[in-house]
Amino acid sequence: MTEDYLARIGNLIRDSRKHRGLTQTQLAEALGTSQSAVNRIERGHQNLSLEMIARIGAALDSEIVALGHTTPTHLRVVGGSQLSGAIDVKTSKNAGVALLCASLLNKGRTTLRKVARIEEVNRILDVLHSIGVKTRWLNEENDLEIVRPEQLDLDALDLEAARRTRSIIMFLGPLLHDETRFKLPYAGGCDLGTRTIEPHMHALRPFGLEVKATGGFYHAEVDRSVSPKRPIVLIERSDTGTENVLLAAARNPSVTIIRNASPNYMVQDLCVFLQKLGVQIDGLGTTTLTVQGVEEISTDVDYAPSEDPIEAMSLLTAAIVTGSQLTVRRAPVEFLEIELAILEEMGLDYSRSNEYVAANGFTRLVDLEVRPSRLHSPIDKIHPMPFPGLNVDNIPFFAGIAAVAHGSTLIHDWVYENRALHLTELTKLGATVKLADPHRIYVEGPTRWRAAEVICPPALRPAVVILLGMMAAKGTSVLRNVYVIHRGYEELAERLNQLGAQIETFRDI
Ligand SMILES: CC(=O)N[C@H]1[C@@H](OP(=O)(O)OP(=O)(O)OC[C@H]2O[C@@H](n3ccc(=O)[nH]c3=O)[C@H](O)[C@@H]2O)O[C@H](CO)[C@@H](O)[C@@H]1O
Ligand SMILES: C=C(OP(=O)(O)O)C(=O)O
Repeated sequence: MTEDYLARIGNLIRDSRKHRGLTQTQLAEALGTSQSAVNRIERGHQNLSLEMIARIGAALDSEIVALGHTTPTHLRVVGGSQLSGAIDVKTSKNAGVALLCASLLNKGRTTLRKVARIEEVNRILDVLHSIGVKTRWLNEENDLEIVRPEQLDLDALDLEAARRTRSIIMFLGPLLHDETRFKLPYAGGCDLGTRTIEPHMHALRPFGLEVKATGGFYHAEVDRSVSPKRPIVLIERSDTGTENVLLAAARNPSVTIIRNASPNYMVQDLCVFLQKLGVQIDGLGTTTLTVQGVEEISTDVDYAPSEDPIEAMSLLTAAIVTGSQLTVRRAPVEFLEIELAILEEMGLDYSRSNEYVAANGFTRLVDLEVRPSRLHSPIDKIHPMPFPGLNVDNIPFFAGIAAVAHGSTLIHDWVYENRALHLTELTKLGATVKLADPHRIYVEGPTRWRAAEVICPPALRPAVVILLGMMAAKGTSVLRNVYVIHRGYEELAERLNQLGAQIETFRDI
């Protein structure tokens, strides 16, 4: 069994044991083994026989392992209790995947600290492995080492893994430096309606990249005699679009000016990382970036991406919908300012600590303490804008928050065609959510939450809001098929359980 499987099985065993209210010693007694053996098993440090897995399953009255790896995972949520204590925000999915793609630029050793160990990252790792990149988790802190070979084996690219993520599109920027012809499968990710990649194509054309999208693949051809002659203007302030141009500019020996660049958190992390690789970037955090690339990068680099503002918002929402007092530590405040200002206007009682700096030496963090509050709906509609506006990925959380606030809230997600639609699933838990059109919902609060069984919508944030609603609803709810949540959150159920939630992970036989 590979270490990865052992760690996953260990996690399942630990969750299941905790859910049964057993200590490691009690489980050890039931199995006729020692507490230290159980400890090793749970940490994934012990090889397991099938017989042992069956005995553990019997002792915990739980199906630990199902045959095949496609069996979906579900959550059983006993809701209605408050959370308490403090929780640290983990590093971001979106910087994590961008930095993994960026590691392709570097012929030296890339070490990334405390990478979010989430399915989205796993899929990019699957793709990197398939083309010959060596990656290794270094420790339990989730530090990750990446070393690419001189020549990538693009013919062996893991198509199935690539198709499951949006981030594969960010291979275009790095690959155009070394390859003249290659193909990538269409990008996946959350199903939020049509998600254009035209801004990427438009912005990469000046680097000599021509892409034809046919038959499920982007067929790329690179003319390396072509180099940007004038500033590149992004036709949309796209996050991954900006990242792709940065990845193309990083090894272009002339100066690239990017206008209408996204200054969002993942872009800032990528810029700081590229600077560590020797790429000069001016304008960090603004919409005009000036990049002086370096033709060959071969540096041993060590970088710690910053905390995830979207996870911070998810945790704040967990406290708000369950009426809890909770401290969310390590929240990247610059990327939550507007969210916090709106919550304050809605009546949220909270305080923030002094600012301190994240491990990337750049991002400003605070600890936020949220207290039970009587919320009312905001006067104006809630709508996203490119940073420094309210983050579009935080919009779904406002649906959960509006559901516990008194009054009617209009939420207008002009960005994504389907995301607002997914939020109507909250009605299954008793919320009043009316779809005005595919982009706008009215949420009427407060809600008398009720437990229900719901299948995860194919979109990460709406799925998490439904989970949070289940935590607020008295009784037992079931959330089915939660891969989409694992795409973006590491051990979310386990971490919420440490705060007092009761969430059990289970699988079909
Ligand atoms: C891996 C990753 O980093 N994913 C994030 C990234 O996706 P991604 O980079 O794919 O999303 P984009 O920033 O390109 O934009 C998202 C959508 O907004 C529209 N748009 C965007 C900017 C603009 O000025 N006008 C406009 O209409 C685009 O058409 C697109 O459909 O950014 C999104 C928007 O923050 C987030 O939801 C995703 O979590
Ligand atoms: C839309 C999202 O992600 P992705 O771009 O990976 O689909 C998200 O993080 O909510």
